[in-house]
Amino acid sequence: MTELAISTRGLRKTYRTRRGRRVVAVEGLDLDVPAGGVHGFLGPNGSGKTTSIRMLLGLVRADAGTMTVFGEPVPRRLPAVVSRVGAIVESPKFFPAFTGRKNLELLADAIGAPRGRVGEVLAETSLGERGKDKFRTYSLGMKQRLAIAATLLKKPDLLIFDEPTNGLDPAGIREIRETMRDLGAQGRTVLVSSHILAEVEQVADTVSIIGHGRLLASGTVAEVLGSSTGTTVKVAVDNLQEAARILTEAGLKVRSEGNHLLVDGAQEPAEVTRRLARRELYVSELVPVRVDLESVFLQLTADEGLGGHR
Ligand SMILES: Nc1ncnc2c1ncn2[C@@H]1O[C@H](COP(=O)(O)OP(=O)(O)OP(=O)(O)O)[C@@H](O)[C@H]1O
Repeated sequence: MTELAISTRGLRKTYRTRRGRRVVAVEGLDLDVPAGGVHGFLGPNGSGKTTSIRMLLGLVRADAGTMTVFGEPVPRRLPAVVSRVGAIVESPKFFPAFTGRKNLELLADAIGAPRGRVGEVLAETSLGERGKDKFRTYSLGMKQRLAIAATLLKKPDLLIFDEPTNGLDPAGIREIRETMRDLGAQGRTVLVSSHILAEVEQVADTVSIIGHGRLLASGTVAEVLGSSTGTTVKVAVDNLQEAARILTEAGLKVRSEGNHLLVDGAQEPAEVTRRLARRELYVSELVPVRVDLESVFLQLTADEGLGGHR
């Protein structure tokens, strides 16, 4: 069996608002995060990602359910695993007038990490030479990478990022994405929460999708994408109506979109061409439509009546 970095069963958390209203933030969450690689923890705003992470870190008490981190039940055994976990939930305060390196050296001293580690973590986050520059000259992406470097000082096996690219520009987003990918490739476990699915799709090895505090889907990115409708192809043909009738008769799902048909459920794209050619309809364009996490997510939440936002 694959080793699990994180596992939760029946995790539940209800908040009471100041007006006394009950808000169910997490509702029976079963989450498994395999050790090693990047795991995307995906869900719309307010779906319970931050609350789940806070429960795992012992910052919020669960109402019900069990959790383990590297096999240790938490929060009871948190002291035994806490040194293996680094969380970048909020950026640490750095001194603007000091260099990135100096800031990390001060932190290393504070937590008892060897100073030699500073050069290593600067390299791991591709800050390298920029470590000699003052913190206040850094771009947002570099500031965020310095926060990651600070977390790496104690060599954590599990890194937790809560919406790490919030507020970053496209270049900053790419920098953080590459850093996460490198960390996962080194054998560390990276848990990254996000509501931006396209962003996570490019780095995650495995994903869990949640909605309203419940698990909706999980597995490798390919498995989650594959669990959707199957092949979808966009077809252009002279007689759209006749083509739609033929394909529907053959048991395929057909929708029209402008001058095209969107056809779901074919074994392979060529099946569509074959069925139409047999009836003397010739396809002028046939394009497989790429399924992405965003569309799987919308489909899952629509099935649950959850909607993307609330
Ligand atoms: N301290 C709190 N008191 C009351 N309600 C809360 C509290 N913290 C979170 N909630 C509510 O719990 C639900 C889940 O919130 P949570 O922050 O865990 O979701 P999230 O998926 O991390 O969303 P986001 O990406 O917006 O942070 C939301 O409805 C939120 O309003």
